[in-house]
Amino acid sequence: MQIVRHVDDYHPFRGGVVSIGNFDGVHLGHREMLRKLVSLAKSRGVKATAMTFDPPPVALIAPERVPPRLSTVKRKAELMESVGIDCLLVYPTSREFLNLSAQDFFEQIIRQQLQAIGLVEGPNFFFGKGRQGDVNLLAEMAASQQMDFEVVSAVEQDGMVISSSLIRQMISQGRIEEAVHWLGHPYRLTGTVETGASRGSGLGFPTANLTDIQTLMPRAGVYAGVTEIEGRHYPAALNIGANPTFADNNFKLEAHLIGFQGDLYGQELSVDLLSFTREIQKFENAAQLKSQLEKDVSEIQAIVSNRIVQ
Ligand SMILES: Cc1cc2nc3c(=O)[nH]c(=O)nc-3n(C[C@H](O)[C@H](O)[C@H](O)COP(=O)(O)O)c2cc1C
Ligand SMILES: Nc1ncnc2c1ncn2[C@@H]1O[C@H](COP(=O)(O)OP(=O)(O)O)[C@@H](O)[C@H]1O
Repeated sequence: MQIVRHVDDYHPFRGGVVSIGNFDGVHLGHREMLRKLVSLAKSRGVKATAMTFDPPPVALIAPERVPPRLSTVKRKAELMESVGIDCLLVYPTSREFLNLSAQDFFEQIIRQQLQAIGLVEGPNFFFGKGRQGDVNLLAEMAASQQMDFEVVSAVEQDGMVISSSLIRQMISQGRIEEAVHWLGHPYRLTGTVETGASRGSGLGFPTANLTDIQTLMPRAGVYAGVTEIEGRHYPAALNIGANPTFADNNFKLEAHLIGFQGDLYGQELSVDLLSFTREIQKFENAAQLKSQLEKDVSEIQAIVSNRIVQ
């Protein structure tokens, strides 16, 4: 799998099959479409490309409406690689690009730049200025060039169409188990470990504080998660939000890694969220918080080991 950020570097993948979209979260619906793309590529003996945009078009059209992302480009690429995609083309969005008519988008981008021989899209794919082109128009354009074209029907779960925006809502509300069910994989948060107030070790529960997280944060609460360090998995007891017991109102993500010992300062760390376990509370004193943390840790350990057994 290769991440390509400039069309000039795309030539090894030209003449392949392509699917275009934001693919935020690479959820079960996206993955179904990408699997179809991979099987079309295999049957034609060509490469499979997922084309996405950075920044997302909405960032230029209506910046106030840009939702926080579910996935970084790196995470998208990892998830796409697992279904067999060869190239993630991250197209640099510009005003000029967004002003292309549907006809020019097809001619200039799909035919000339990508030289695609086949396309796979979902039913609500739109292209060209003002979303003027839809899958019916694309089907006609593709047929006129003898290109393969498949529209994959929207994937449903629990009677609803799986969508990135619904998954964002679930995460914002702390409904992590539902989000994980819809994503088809854990919800991952990645950041850099920074120095905190140095209270954690004193309590007997050191916590790695993550800064510079680029994706959507869930609502405040205590969560169960899991993290991987040098090939070993550790259950993670997470506090996402403030520390009211210490009158510290900063919203932050802290992870106590159960069974880990070592220095993580300055390192990049990812945590996979599994479930919400309780609300953050203001305790009378540090001793009461500490006894609650002991309960949290055994509960979270059990949640994580159940997941691993499944
Ligand atoms: C699993 C877990 C649950 C926590 N729950 C609470 C809580 O309910 N109330 C609270 O004030 N702090 C809570 N904390 C946060 C601690 O106050 C915090 O980890 C401690 O102050 C250390 O902060 P530091 O990393 O900045 O040194 C929790 C921390 C963890 C790891
Ligand atoms: N099991 C562990 N879980 C999380 N961090 C740990 C653990 N063991 C050691 N550490 C280290 O301890 C640091 C957290 O200690 P803590 O006293 O909470 O300080 P800080 O306030 O700087 O976060 C982490 O950033 C990490 O480098």
